[in-house]
Amino acid sequence: MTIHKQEEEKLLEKFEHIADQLSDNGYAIVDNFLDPNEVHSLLGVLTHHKELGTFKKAGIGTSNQFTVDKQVRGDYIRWIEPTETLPPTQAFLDHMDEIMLYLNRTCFLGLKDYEFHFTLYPPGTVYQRHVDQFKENDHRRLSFICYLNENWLPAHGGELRLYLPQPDGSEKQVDILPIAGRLACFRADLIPHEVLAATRPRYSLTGWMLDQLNDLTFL
Ligand SMILES: O=C(O)CCC(=O)C(=O)O
Ligand SMILES: [Fe+2]
Repeated sequence: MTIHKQEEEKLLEKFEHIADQLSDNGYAIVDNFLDPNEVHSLLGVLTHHKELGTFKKAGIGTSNQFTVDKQVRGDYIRWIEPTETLPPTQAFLDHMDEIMLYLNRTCFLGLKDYEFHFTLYPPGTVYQRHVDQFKENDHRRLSFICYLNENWLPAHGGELRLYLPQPDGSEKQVDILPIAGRLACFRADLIPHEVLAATRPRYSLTGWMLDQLNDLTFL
C-alpha cells in the first residue's frame, strides 16, 4: 500500500469513529486528530493573531443579545475569515470540509457550512455550564473543538466537562483534558458542558457545523 493510501485509510478510520460515536453517544473524542506539526503551525498562526491584537473578549448570545460577562465566560476569540486564511488555517478548514461531507453522507445531518474561531483562555478563566445552540438561532448542529496545548498535564486542569443526559433522566459527567491534537465533538443542541479553570493559557480552535450557510444565519 502506498503511503498516500495508508494516510487516506487512517483519515477514514477517524471519520468513521466520529460518526459512530456521535450517533451512539452524542459525542466523540479523537486523539491525534491533528498531528504535532499541524498543532505547531496552527499555534504559530494563533500567536501571530495574538501579536496583531485581533483577539477579542468573547460574549454570550447572538449579536442582538450580546453581553460580555467575565464570570460566565473568560475566553478571548479570533474568528476565522475563510477568505483570508493563512496556509495552516486553510489546511484545517479543508479537513473540516471533508468531515462535513463525510458526516452528511453517513449521518444525514444536512450540514451546509461551518464557523470557527481561535480561542484563548487565560489562566484561571472558565466558561460556565451552557449549551452551544442559541435559542433564537438554532443552526449550530455540531460543536468541534481542537486543542493546541503542547505538553499539557492533568495538573494543569482546564478540562472540558460534558454533562451527558442518561436514559433514566440523570446526567453523567465526562472530563476531557485539552491536550494537543485532540478533537472533542458533540451535539450542539443536546449536551451541556463547561470549561474548567487551568493553570496555563489554554489554546484551541472552536467551531460549529451549521445546517444553513453562515452568511444567512442572521435570518
Ligand atoms: O474549549 C472548550 O473545551 C469548550 C469551549 C466551548 O464550550 C465554547 O466555546 O462554546
Ligand atoms: Fe460551548
